[in-house]
Amino acid sequence: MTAQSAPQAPSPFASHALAGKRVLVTGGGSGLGRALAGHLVAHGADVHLWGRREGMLREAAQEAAAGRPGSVHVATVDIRRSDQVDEAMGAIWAEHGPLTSVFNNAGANFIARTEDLSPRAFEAVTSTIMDGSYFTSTAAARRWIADGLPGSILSNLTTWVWTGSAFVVPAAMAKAAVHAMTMSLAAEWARHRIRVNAVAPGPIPTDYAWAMLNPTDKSSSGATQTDRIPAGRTGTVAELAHLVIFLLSDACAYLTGQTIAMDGGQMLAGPGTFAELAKLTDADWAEIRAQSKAASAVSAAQRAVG
Ligand SMILES: CCC/C=C/C(=O)SCCNC(=O)CCNC(=O)[C@H](O)C(C)(C)COP(=O)([O-])OP(=O)([O-])OC[C@H]1O[C@@H](n2cnc3c(N)ncnc32)[C@H](O)[C@@H]1OP(=O)([O-])[O-]
Ligand SMILES: NC(=O)C1=CN([C@@H]2O[C@H](COP(=O)(O)OP(=O)(O)OC[C@H]3O[C@@H](n4cnc5c(N)ncnc54)[C@H](OP(=O)(O)O)[C@@H]3O)[C@@H](O)[C@H]2O)C=CC1
Repeated sequence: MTAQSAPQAPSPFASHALAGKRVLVTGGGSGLGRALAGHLVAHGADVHLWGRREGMLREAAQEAAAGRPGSVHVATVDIRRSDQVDEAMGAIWAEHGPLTSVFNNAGANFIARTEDLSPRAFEAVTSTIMDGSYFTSTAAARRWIADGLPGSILSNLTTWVWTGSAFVVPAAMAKAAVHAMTMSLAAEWARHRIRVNAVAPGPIPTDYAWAMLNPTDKSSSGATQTDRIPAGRTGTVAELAHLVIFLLSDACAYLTGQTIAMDGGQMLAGPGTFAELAKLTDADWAEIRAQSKAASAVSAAQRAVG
């Protein structure tokens, strides 16, 4: 397959699409969360970034707030700790006012044979993704419900919530749990005007994720390579940002409980489908047709009727 170059994707949204929104991005010091923060600010939002590395958070805030000084705030929070999450959420409410939106983006993952994982390794990944998303979502929602305010929760998942994935089993399990949380809370909290959705991007290369998921020449696999993606390329941060802006905006107040894949068709071309037959030649297809027609003919000759 020919690798396509990523298109420059100008924002289809007005620069005030998120005006008045106050968005928390967990895992905002690096990778997708960090890059996304700038797009949210450019569309009018104020942004709060959480993570465990203070230096990276400060750099990320400076970068994202370049166009609108004062629009990005940071706090060091380990989202696996419900006490830290609740305290930091309280500080946002007290010092800046209520959030309008939460983006559960922090993640933990590495490739490993499942039989080699220690209980602590399993817990390091699952507690970050599952417990962290739950603690953060509920800390915001309890305050929205008490204040009678609407809110929007969005989580950053993967297509493994539908397919599972070998060699990243704790992450696949925990992301599936957050997918279940998304559907469950959407139904429970719609009456409070709280929407709960998720995105499931295909690969968008970031430094740390690739260090964890494709650390050596031999670790290259379909999950991180472009050659199994029908679109012939990986996704871009701008494309993810546009989906996130739409879902966090007031454009779709009736949209809740959904996990939306954006993967260039990668999941649908997975091993469960015949997508890889795209490599066959005309001669290969002629041979296939001849073989299958011959088998049909044998079968037909054996029929007693019809
Ligand atoms: C298509 C792309 C989709 C993208 C998905 C993503 O999410 S990409 C997102 C990518 N971004 C991130 O992942 C960002 C956050 N990631 C992190 O902070 C770290 O990478 C972390 C996940 C290891 C957690 O760190 P921590 O400080 O909380 O924990 P710790 O260091 O104390 O280790 C705990 C246990 O894990 C064990 N263990 C560790 N590595 C391996 C290994 N390779 N093999 C086996 N085991 C390993 C370690 O030995 C220990 O067990 P032990 O020996 O005590 O029984
Ligand atoms: N890149 C990709 O192709 C895809 C990524 N995703 C998802 O996107 C999200 C971001 O991934 P990406 O940007 O690539 O990877 P990064 O490793 O750059 O981002 C993960 C972030 O999570 C933060 N984090 C981890 N543990 C905690 C914790 N306990 N408390 C607070 N913050 C924490 C990390 O910061 P710190 O270590 O400082 O705490 C880091 O900033 C993940 O959920 C990932 O699963 C989904 C599909 C594809």
